[in-house]
Amino acid sequence: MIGVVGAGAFGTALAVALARDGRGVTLWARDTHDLATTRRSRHLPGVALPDGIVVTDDIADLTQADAILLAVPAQTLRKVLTIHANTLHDRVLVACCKGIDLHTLTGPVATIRATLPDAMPAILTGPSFAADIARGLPTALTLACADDRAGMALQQGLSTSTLRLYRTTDTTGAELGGALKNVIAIACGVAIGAGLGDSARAALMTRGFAEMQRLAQALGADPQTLNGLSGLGDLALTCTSDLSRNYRFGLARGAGAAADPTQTVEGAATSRAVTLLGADRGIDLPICAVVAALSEGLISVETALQSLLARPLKEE
Ligand SMILES: NC(=O)C1=CN([C@@H]2O[C@H](COP(=O)(O)OP(=O)(O)OC[C@H]3O[C@@H](n4cnc5c(N)ncnc54)[C@H](O)[C@@H]3O)[C@@H](O)[C@H]2O)C=CC1
Ligand SMILES: O=C(CO)COP(=O)(O)O
Repeated sequence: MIGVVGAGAFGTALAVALARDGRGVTLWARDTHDLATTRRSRHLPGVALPDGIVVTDDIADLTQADAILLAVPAQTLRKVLTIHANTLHDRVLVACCKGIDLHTLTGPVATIRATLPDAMPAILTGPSFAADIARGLPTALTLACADDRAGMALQQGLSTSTLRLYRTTDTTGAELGGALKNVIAIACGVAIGAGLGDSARAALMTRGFAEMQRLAQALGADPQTLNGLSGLGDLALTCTSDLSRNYRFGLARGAGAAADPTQTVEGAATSRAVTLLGADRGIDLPICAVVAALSEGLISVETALQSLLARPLKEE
């Protein structure tokens, strides 16, 4: 049985995909509302939960799980691990979140390692919208686990006919790719929302990718990982699709409109975390810094755009 912690858009979509493929899934939510009775999630309109999913609000029901997917926002992961340490402390835990903890400046795998040292941590990341996964559309993801044997077992256990998992042992690269692309997607949304056009977006994606590579290498990632699904792949998806909440957040800000406060927008807090990480290591991350200042309300959209456009001329 596979356990899923968090019945938001992504946790529910993964549960649906796995159950459709015949896996037994127990989906834990801190409050199941009417999910258990209606078998419909407000996050995934038009999708019914397959019979193979058991919905519970008792996390002890995950005690027998072969692996537990953690599909909560990155800024709440540490709290969830701490509160439910009794159930989660010695389990195979697959982080499904994309962000850097603003207080510890660690990614999801490092957060699991620091909080529950007896657990086997892994991360599932890459270009994949919950809505696509839940509809059974083809998706390719990165599964990163430092222990290659455990990674192989997870790759087998979590792949389905529509969910294709590629394996790596580079957890640092995988978690940074997923976290950083959200920041660049906000910047791209701002540019498009402000009417700067597709050429400006392509420039931001390219220069943003260079920032992703710089920080990831400084933190010990394999550059090849960033060239794969969890870096370049997810950057391409998130910076160009209206389905992305990070991109839509930027679009709204760029157009001078209010962003939807009910949405999970990981790139906002993560932009601040990576700017701190970069400053600590003397790494130049100008796009991340502008997104951080904008997210914190320290600068206006006009100032943000000027900062992005007024970079000194230098070698590529
Ligand atoms: N939605 C998507 O298309 C994708 C999302 N992700 C990642 O998945 C993670 C979760 O995102 P979504 O599911 O989309 O967000 P969401 O906002 O739809 O759901 C988040 C869920 O976490 C739960 N939660 C929050 N704090 C909690 C706590 N302290 N204890 C227990 N549960 C808590 C909420 O009740 C909610 O059910 C994010 O890091 C996101 O980047 C990754 C790939 C695709
Ligand atoms: O990570 C995602 C797609 O890979 C989802 O992006 P958003 O969180 O911006 O919606």
